[in-house]
Amino acid sequence: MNSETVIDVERLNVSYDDFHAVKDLTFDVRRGELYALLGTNGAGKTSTLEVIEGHRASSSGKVSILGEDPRNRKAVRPRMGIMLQDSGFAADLSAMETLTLIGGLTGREDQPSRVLDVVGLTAKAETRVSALSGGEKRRLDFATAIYGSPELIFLDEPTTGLDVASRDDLWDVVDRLREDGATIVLTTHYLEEAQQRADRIGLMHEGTFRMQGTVSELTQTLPGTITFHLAENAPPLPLESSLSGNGTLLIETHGLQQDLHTLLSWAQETGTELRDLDAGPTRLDDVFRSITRH
Ligand SMILES: Nc1ncnc2c1ncn2[C@@H]1O[C@H](COP(=O)(O)OP(=O)(O)OP(=O)(O)O)[C@@H](O)[C@H]1O
Repeated sequence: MNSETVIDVERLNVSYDDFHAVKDLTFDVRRGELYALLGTNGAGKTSTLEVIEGHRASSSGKVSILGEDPRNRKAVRPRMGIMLQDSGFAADLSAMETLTLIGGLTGREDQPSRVLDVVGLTAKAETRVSALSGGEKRRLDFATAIYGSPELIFLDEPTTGLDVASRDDLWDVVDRLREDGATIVLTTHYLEEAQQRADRIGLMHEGTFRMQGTVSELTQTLPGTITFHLAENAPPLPLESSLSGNGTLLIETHGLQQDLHTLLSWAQETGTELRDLDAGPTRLDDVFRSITRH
């Protein structure tokens, strides 16, 4: 991966009157990567993004985007696309008119009809925004962000309100933009999307990063699990386990493959049945839950 820094945030603070929403946040996003800014409700993700996108002044700290101050809109705006949670389009403009208007404001060259086609809204080109479904409005939001294929794209909860097929379509478009070198900053509460796609993740809680790194760096902080049931007369297990109230045996492990191998070999040799056997690596959901417990 090209390690050129596209977003550089150093000791960013955002306060609302005496409420300190973002506290000394430091991170960078490199060219071509998909960086997921995740966190609990009220963690400060939107406040952080608003500063990076140039919509809000920070209380203190240094932020640079594409080598510029984010408030230098003339320099930065043509190079980035933003999909907000709610763009607030004019209700009586059609999808085509909306995209033509907003696309024109980006200063990037593109064909509105091409972009409507990419997001699957060609059949709705003449439909007024007020008559679009929730999912169709999301796709129009997405269309405004990718208009002119900008080098940096912010996707704020992009798949909220989209059905499974529409989500897949959106990610296919994002994948193609990434193949062409685009850098993506994503916020989402669908953790499996971040787990599948993010190169790196910043996990926020109460204004600070609780963890930062690749998916595997984050998930390695917690053990994987093996669960099963045993008959009462089963021989002693070869591994340390704990017993839950409903009789499920749980093995927590940082060496999932090795321990699973040990357990299956033992079951084979002793003729023991491991009923309801389930094994899985740590998921991002588990890491997410763990940060709220500290
Ligand atoms: N304009 C504002 N005035 C006062 N407090 C605000 C303002 N905007 C945000 N906050 C507070 O700052 C904190 C961070 O809010 P922010 O919207 O950045 O969080 P978030 O991580 O995006 O949350 P969510 O996942 O719920 O959208 C919250 O406690 C919120 O109530």
